[in-house]
Amino acid sequence: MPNANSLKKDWWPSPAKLNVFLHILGRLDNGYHQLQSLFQMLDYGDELAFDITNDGKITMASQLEGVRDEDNLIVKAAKLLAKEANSPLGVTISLNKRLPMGGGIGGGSSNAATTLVALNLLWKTGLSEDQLADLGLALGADVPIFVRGKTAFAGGVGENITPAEQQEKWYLVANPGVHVSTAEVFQAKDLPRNTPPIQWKDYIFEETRNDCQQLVANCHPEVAKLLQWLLHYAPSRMTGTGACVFAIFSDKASAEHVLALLPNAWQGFVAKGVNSSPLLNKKEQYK
Ligand SMILES: C[C@](O)(CO)[C@H](O)COP(=O)(O)OP(=O)(O)OC[C@H]1O[C@@H](n2ccc(N)nc2=O)[C@H](O)[C@@H]1O
Ligand SMILES: Nc1ncnc2c1ncn2[C@@H]1O[C@H](COP(=O)(O)OP(=O)(O)OP(=O)(O)O)[C@@H](O)[C@H]1O
Repeated sequence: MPNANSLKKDWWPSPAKLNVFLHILGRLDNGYHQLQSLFQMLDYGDELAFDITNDGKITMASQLEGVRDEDNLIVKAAKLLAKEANSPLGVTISLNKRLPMGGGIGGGSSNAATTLVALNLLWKTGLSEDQLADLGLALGADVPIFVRGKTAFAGGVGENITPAEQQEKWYLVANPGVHVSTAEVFQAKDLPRNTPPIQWKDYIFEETRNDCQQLVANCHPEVAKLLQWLLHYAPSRMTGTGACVFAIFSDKASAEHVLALLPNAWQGFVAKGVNSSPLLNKKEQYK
Protein backbone atom coordinates (compact mmCIF):
# COMPACT_ATOMS: atom_id res chain seq x y z
CA MET A 1 0.00 0.00 0.00
CA PRO A 2 1.40 3.48 -0.80
CA ASN A 3 2.47 5.44 2.29
CA ALA A 4 1.42 9.07 2.94
CA ASN A 5 4.67 10.34 1.44
CA SER A 6 4.24 8.46 -1.84
CA LEU A 7 0.62 9.65 -2.12
CA LYS A 8 1.83 13.27 -2.09
CA LYS A 9 4.26 12.66 -4.95
CA ASP A 10 3.61 13.77 -8.50
CA TRP A 11 3.99 10.43 -10.29
CA TRP A 12 4.95 10.35 -14.00
CA PRO A 13 3.90 7.29 -16.01
CA SER A 14 6.53 5.12 -17.68
CA PRO A 15 4.49 2.76 -19.85
CA ALA A 16 5.38 -0.57 -21.42
CA LYS A 17 5.34 -1.33 -25.14
CA LEU A 18 4.78 -4.46 -27.16
CA ASN A 19 6.40 -5.34 -30.45
CA VAL A 20 3.22 -6.64 -32.07
CA PHE A 21 5.48 -7.98 -34.81
CA LEU A 22 9.24 -7.86 -35.27
CA HIS A 23 10.81 -8.54 -38.65
CA ILE A 24 14.55 -8.66 -39.20
CA LEU A 25 15.48 -7.51 -42.69
CA GLY A 26 19.25 -7.59 -42.52
CA ARG A 27 22.40 -6.81 -40.59
CA LEU A 28 24.49 -3.65 -40.93
CA ASP A 29 28.30 -3.55 -40.88
CA ASN A 30 28.24 -2.21 -37.28
CA GLY A 31 26.41 -5.38 -36.13
CA TYR A 32 23.06 -3.64 -35.64
CA HIS A 33 20.00 -5.06 -37.38
CA GLN A 34 17.57 -3.47 -39.80
CA LEU A 35 14.12 -4.06 -38.36
CA GLN A 36 10.46 -3.50 -39.06
CA SER A 37 8.15 -3.51 -36.08
CA LEU A 38 4.82 -2.24 -34.78
CA PHE A 39 5.42 -0.65 -31.36
CA GLN A 40 2.16 -0.74 -29.43
CA MET A 41 1.97 1.59 -26.42
CA LEU A 42 0.22 0.20 -23.33
CA ASP A 43 -1.65 2.05 -20.58
CA TYR A 44 0.29 0.07 -17.92
CA GLY A 45 3.80 0.54 -16.58
CA ASP A 46 6.18 1.92 -13.96
CA GLU A 47 5.89 5.32 -12.29
CA LEU A 48 8.59 7.87 -11.49
CA ALA A 49 8.57 10.92 -9.22
CA PHE A 50 11.13 13.73 -9.32
CA ASP A 51 12.10 15.87 -6.31
CA ILE A 52 14.09 18.77 -7.71
CA THR A 53 17.08 20.04 -5.68
CA ASN A 54 19.51 22.94 -6.07
CA ASP A 55 22.68 20.95 -5.38
CA GLY A 56 23.25 19.54 -8.89
CA LYS A 57 23.25 15.94 -7.54
CA ILE A 58 21.35 13.21 -9.41
CA THR A 59 20.34 10.33 -7.13
CA MET A 60 17.81 7.52 -6.82
CA ALA A 61 15.65 7.57 -3.67
CA SER A 62 16.35 3.83 -3.42
CA GLN A 63 18.43 1.43 -5.50
CA LEU A 64 16.67 -0.68 -8.14
CA GLU A 65 17.32 -4.32 -7.22
CA GLY A 66 20.22 -5.73 -9.22
CA VAL A 67 21.06 -2.44 -10.96
CA ARG A 68 23.77 -0.12 -9.60
CA ASP A 69 22.70 3.55 -9.66
CA GLU A 70 25.42 4.45 -12.17
CA ASP A 71 24.09 1.74 -14.54
CA ASN A 72 20.44 2.72 -14.05
CA LEU A 73 19.07 4.15 -17.29
CA ILE A 74 17.12 6.70 -15.22
CA VAL A 75 20.31 8.16 -13.73
CA LYS A 76 22.07 7.96 -17.11
CA ALA A 77 19.21 9.86 -18.77
CA ALA A 78 19.16 12.58 -16.10
CA LYS A 79 22.95 13.03 -16.33
CA LEU A 80 22.83 13.20 -20.11
CA LEU A 81 20.13 15.89 -20.04
CA ALA A 82 21.95 17.91 -17.33
CA LYS A 83 25.12 17.85 -19.43
CA GLU A 84 23.42 18.62 -22.74
CA ALA A 85 21.37 21.52 -21.33
CA ASN A 86 24.02 22.68 -18.84
CA SER A 87 21.51 22.54 -15.98
CA PRO A 88 22.82 23.37 -12.49
CA LEU A 89 19.84 21.67 -10.79
CA GLY A 90 19.75 18.24 -9.19
CA VAL A 91 17.04 15.65 -8.55
CA THR A 92 16.13 12.72 -6.31
CA ILE A 93 14.16 10.15 -8.29
CA SER A 94 11.66 7.64 -6.88
CA LEU A 95 10.70 4.60 -8.93
CA ASN A 96 7.64 2.43 -8.53
CA LYS A 97 8.74 -0.64 -10.55
CA ARG A 98 5.96 -2.84 -11.92
CA LEU A 99 7.39 -4.03 -15.24
CA PRO A 100 9.52 -7.17 -15.35
CA MET A 101 13.10 -6.31 -16.31
CA GLY A 102 14.59 -7.71 -19.48
CA GLY A 103 11.17 -8.88 -20.62
CA GLY A 104 11.01 -7.26 -24.05
CA ILE A 105 8.42 -4.72 -22.89
CA GLY A 106 10.88 -1.85 -22.74
CA GLY A 107 10.85 -0.98 -19.03
CA GLY A 108 14.37 0.45 -18.87
CA SER A 109 14.01 2.39 -22.13
CA SER A 110 10.65 3.76 -21.01
CA ASN A 111 12.12 4.84 -17.64
CA ALA A 112 14.86 6.71 -19.51
CA ALA A 113 12.33 8.43 -21.78
CA THR A 114 10.08 9.47 -18.88
CA THR A 115 13.13 10.92 -17.11
CA LEU A 116 14.12 12.95 -20.19
CA VAL A 117 10.60 14.26 -20.83
CA ALA A 118 9.78 15.05 -17.17
CA LEU A 119 13.10 16.67 -16.25
CA ASN A 120 13.07 18.76 -19.43
CA LEU A 121 9.87 20.32 -18.07
CA LEU A 122 10.75 20.36 -14.35
CA TRP A 123 14.30 21.68 -14.89
CA LYS A 124 12.92 24.00 -17.60
CA THR A 125 15.75 22.98 -19.94
CA GLY A 126 13.57 23.67 -23.00
CA LEU A 127 14.82 20.95 -25.38
CA SER A 128 12.55 20.04 -28.30
CA GLU A 129 11.00 16.59 -28.69
CA ASP A 130 13.45 15.91 -31.56
CA GLN A 131 16.41 16.83 -29.33
CA LEU A 132 15.14 14.58 -26.51
CA ALA A 133 14.61 11.69 -28.95
CA ASP A 134 18.18 12.13 -30.28
CA LEU A 135 19.58 12.17 -26.74
CA GLY A 136 17.53 9.07 -25.93
CA LEU A 137 18.96 7.09 -28.84
CA ALA A 138 22.38 7.22 -27.15
CA LEU A 139 20.83 5.32 -24.19
CA GLY A 140 19.01 2.60 -26.15
CA ALA A 141 17.35 1.86 -29.48
CA ASP A 142 13.83 2.04 -28.00
CA VAL A 143 14.15 5.28 -26.01
CA PRO A 144 13.11 7.64 -28.89
CA ILE A 145 9.84 5.81 -29.44
CA PHE A 146 8.90 6.26 -25.78
CA VAL A 147 9.89 9.97 -25.95
CA ARG A 148 7.47 10.38 -28.86
CA GLY A 149 4.82 8.28 -27.08
CA LYS A 150 2.80 7.20 -30.11
CA THR A 151 1.95 3.70 -31.24
CA ALA A 152 4.05 3.52 -34.39
CA PHE A 153 5.71 1.49 -37.10
CA ALA A 154 9.47 1.53 -36.77
CA GLY A 155 12.06 0.90 -39.46
CA GLY A 156 15.81 1.32 -39.80
CA VAL A 157 17.47 0.07 -36.61
CA GLY A 158 14.35 1.24 -34.79
CA GLU A 159 14.86 5.00 -35.11
CA ASN A 160 12.72 5.59 -38.19
CA ILE A 161 9.28 6.06 -36.63
CA THR A 162 5.89 6.47 -38.34
CA PRO A 163 2.93 6.96 -35.95
CA ALA A 164 0.15 4.53 -36.90
CA GLU A 165 -3.21 4.58 -35.14
CA GLN A 166 -4.40 1.06 -34.31
CA GLN A 167 -7.72 -0.25 -33.07
CA GLU A 168 -7.44 -0.15 -29.26
CA LYS A 169 -7.29 -3.79 -28.18
CA TRP A 170 -6.66 -5.46 -24.81
CA TYR A 171 -3.52 -7.44 -24.14
CA LEU A 172 -2.69 -10.11 -21.61
CA VAL A 173 1.08 -9.86 -21.11
CA ALA A 174 2.66 -12.89 -19.44
CA ASN A 175 6.17 -13.37 -18.16
CA PRO A 176 7.66 -16.89 -18.32
CA GLY A 177 10.21 -15.86 -15.68
CA VAL A 178 13.33 -16.41 -17.77
CA HIS A 179 15.80 -13.68 -18.70
CA VAL A 180 16.73 -13.27 -22.35
CA SER A 181 19.70 -11.12 -23.36
CA THR A 182 18.86 -8.88 -26.34
CA ALA A 183 22.51 -8.76 -27.41
CA GLU A 184 22.77 -12.59 -27.36
CA VAL A 185 19.64 -13.03 -29.49
CA PHE A 186 20.99 -10.61 -32.08
CA GLN A 187 24.35 -12.41 -32.11
CA ALA A 188 22.82 -15.87 -32.66
CA LYS A 189 23.97 -17.61 -35.82
CA ASP A 190 20.55 -19.11 -36.50
CA LEU A 191 18.54 -15.89 -36.25
CA PRO A 192 16.57 -15.34 -39.49
CA ARG A 193 17.77 -12.07 -41.02
CA ASN A 194 16.20 -11.98 -44.46
CA THR A 195 12.51 -11.16 -44.07
CA PRO A 196 11.40 -9.04 -47.05
CA PRO A 197 10.25 -5.48 -46.20
CA ILE A 198 6.51 -4.86 -45.95
CA GLN A 199 4.54 -1.71 -46.81
CA TRP A 200 2.99 -0.26 -43.64
CA LYS A 201 -0.33 0.23 -45.44
CA ASP A 202 -0.48 -3.53 -46.12
CA TYR A 203 0.06 -4.54 -42.47
CA ILE A 204 -2.12 -7.45 -41.30
CA PHE A 205 -1.26 -9.14 -37.97
CA GLU A 206 -1.71 -12.67 -39.33
CA GLU A 207 0.81 -12.05 -42.12
CA THR A 208 3.55 -10.95 -39.72
CA ARG A 209 5.66 -12.66 -37.04
CA ASN A 210 8.39 -12.16 -34.51
CA ASP A 211 11.61 -13.34 -36.16
CA CYS A 212 13.24 -13.89 -32.73
CA GLN A 213 10.46 -16.08 -31.35
CA GLN A 214 11.49 -19.51 -32.67
CA LEU A 215 15.11 -19.10 -31.58
CA VAL A 216 14.14 -17.89 -28.08
CA ALA A 217 11.50 -20.63 -27.69
CA ASN A 218 14.10 -23.25 -28.67
CA CYS A 219 16.59 -21.99 -26.06
CA HIS A 220 13.98 -21.39 -23.34
CA PRO A 221 11.32 -24.15 -23.13
CA GLU A 222 9.30 -22.01 -20.65
CA VAL A 223 8.68 -19.48 -23.43
CA ALA A 224 7.45 -22.23 -25.77
CA LYS A 225 5.21 -23.66 -23.01
CA LEU A 226 3.67 -20.29 -22.18
CA LEU A 227 3.04 -19.52 -25.85
CA GLN A 228 1.38 -22.89 -26.36
CA TRP A 229 -0.85 -22.29 -23.31
CA LEU A 230 -1.93 -18.80 -24.45
CA LEU A 231 -2.59 -19.89 -28.03
CA HIS A 232 -5.50 -22.01 -26.76
CA TYR A 233 -7.29 -18.77 -25.89
CA ALA A 234 -6.24 -16.06 -28.34
CA PRO A 235 -3.71 -15.04 -31.02
CA SER A 236 -0.41 -14.86 -29.10
CA ARG A 237 3.18 -13.93 -29.78
CA MET A 238 6.47 -13.02 -28.09
CA THR A 239 7.40 -9.32 -27.79
CA GLY A 240 10.84 -7.92 -28.70
CA THR A 241 13.62 -10.38 -28.00
CA GLY A 242 11.52 -11.91 -25.23
CA ALA A 243 10.88 -13.31 -22.83
CA CYS A 244 7.36 -11.84 -22.33
CA VAL A 245 4.53 -13.12 -24.46
CA PHE A 246 1.21 -11.41 -25.20
CA ALA A 247 -2.28 -12.53 -26.18
CA ILE A 248 -4.71 -10.20 -27.98
CA PHE A 249 -8.37 -9.68 -27.00
CA SER A 250 -11.06 -7.30 -28.20
CA ASP A 251 -12.37 -6.65 -24.68
CA LYS A 252 -11.01 -6.31 -21.14
CA ALA A 253 -13.23 -8.97 -19.55
CA SER A 254 -11.96 -11.73 -21.88
CA ALA A 255 -8.33 -10.79 -21.19
CA GLU A 256 -8.96 -10.77 -17.43
CA HIS A 257 -10.73 -14.11 -17.63
CA VAL A 258 -7.64 -15.75 -19.16
CA LEU A 259 -5.33 -13.93 -16.69
CA ALA A 260 -7.31 -15.51 -13.86
CA LEU A 261 -6.64 -18.96 -15.41
CA LEU A 262 -2.88 -18.34 -15.82
CA PRO A 263 -0.95 -21.07 -13.95
CA ASN A 264 0.83 -19.85 -10.79
CA ALA A 265 4.27 -20.43 -12.31
CA TRP A 266 3.73 -17.40 -14.56
CA GLN A 267 3.06 -13.75 -13.76
CA GLY A 268 0.91 -11.55 -15.96
CA PHE A 269 -1.06 -8.36 -16.31
CA VAL A 270 -3.82 -7.00 -18.51
CA ALA A 271 -3.31 -3.68 -20.32
CA LYS A 272 -5.12 -1.62 -22.92
CA GLY A 273 -3.31 -0.87 -26.15
CA VAL A 274 -3.39 2.92 -26.62
CA ASN A 275 -2.44 5.17 -29.54
CA SER A 276 -1.06 7.91 -27.27
CA SER A 277 0.99 6.90 -24.24
CA PRO A 278 0.08 7.96 -20.68
CA LEU A 279 3.40 9.90 -20.63
CA LEU A 280 2.20 12.01 -23.54
CA ASN A 281 -1.06 12.73 -21.73
CA LYS A 282 0.83 13.76 -18.59
CA LYS A 283 3.11 16.03 -20.65
CA GLU A 284 0.07 17.76 -22.17
CA GLN A 285 -1.06 18.77 -18.65
CA TYR A 286 2.14 20.84 -18.29
CA LYS A 287 1.51 22.92 -21.41
C1 LIG B 1 14.77 -5.27 -30.72
C2 LIG B 1 14.08 -4.46 -29.66
O1 LIG B 1 13.93 -5.20 -28.48
C3 LIG B 1 12.69 -4.08 -30.14
O2 LIG B 1 11.98 -3.43 -29.17
C4 LIG B 1 14.85 -3.25 -29.33
O3 LIG B 1 14.99 -2.40 -30.45
C5 LIG B 1 16.12 -3.47 -28.61
O4 LIG B 1 16.24 -2.34 -27.80
P1 LIG B 1 17.31 -2.19 -26.64
O5 LIG B 1 17.27 -3.37 -25.73
O6 LIG B 1 17.08 -0.81 -26.08
O7 LIG B 1 18.57 -2.24 -27.51
P2 LIG B 1 20.01 -1.60 -27.30
O8 LIG B 1 20.34 -1.50 -25.85
O9 LIG B 1 20.12 -0.40 -28.17
O10 LIG B 1 20.86 -2.76 -27.96
C6 LIG B 1 21.05 -4.03 -27.33
C7 LIG B 1 21.74 -4.93 -28.33
O11 LIG B 1 20.78 -5.36 -29.30
C8 LIG B 1 21.35 -5.42 -30.59
N1 LIG B 1 20.51 -4.65 -31.54
C9 LIG B 1 19.60 -3.73 -31.07
C10 LIG B 1 18.81 -3.03 -31.96
C11 LIG B 1 18.96 -3.30 -33.35
N2 LIG B 1 18.23 -2.66 -34.25
N3 LIG B 1 19.87 -4.20 -33.78
C12 LIG B 1 20.64 -4.88 -32.90
O12 LIG B 1 21.44 -5.71 -33.30
C13 LIG B 1 22.76 -4.92 -30.46
O13 LIG B 1 23.56 -6.05 -30.40
C14 LIG B 1 22.83 -4.25 -29.10
O14 LIG B 1 24.06 -4.46 -28.50
N1 LIG C 1 15.54 1.74 -14.88
C1 LIG C 1 15.73 0.50 -15.35
N2 LIG C 1 14.70 -0.36 -15.45
C2 LIG C 1 14.89 -1.60 -15.94
N3 LIG C 1 16.07 -2.09 -16.33
C3 LIG C 1 17.14 -1.29 -16.24
C4 LIG C 1 17.01 0.04 -15.76
N4 LIG C 1 18.22 0.59 -15.83
C5 LIG C 1 19.06 -0.32 -16.30
N5 LIG C 1 18.44 -1.47 -16.56
C6 LIG C 1 19.06 -2.70 -17.12
O1 LIG C 1 18.53 -2.93 -18.43
C7 LIG C 1 18.22 -4.31 -18.63
C8 LIG C 1 17.06 -4.42 -19.64
O2 LIG C 1 15.92 -3.94 -19.01
P1 LIG C 1 14.55 -3.64 -19.76
O3 LIG C 1 13.47 -3.81 -18.75
O4 LIG C 1 14.59 -2.35 -20.47
O5 LIG C 1 14.54 -4.81 -20.83
P2 LIG C 1 13.59 -5.14 -21.99
O6 LIG C 1 12.17 -5.04 -21.52
O7 LIG C 1 14.03 -6.44 -22.56
O8 LIG C 1 13.84 -3.99 -23.03
P3 LIG C 1 13.72 -4.02 -24.60
O9 LIG C 1 12.34 -4.37 -24.97
O10 LIG C 1 14.05 -2.57 -24.91
O11 LIG C 1 14.74 -5.01 -25.08
C9 LIG C 1 17.89 -4.83 -17.24
O12 LIG C 1 18.20 -6.20 -17.12
C10 LIG C 1 18.75 -3.98 -16.31
O13 LIG C 1 19.99 -4.58 -16.03
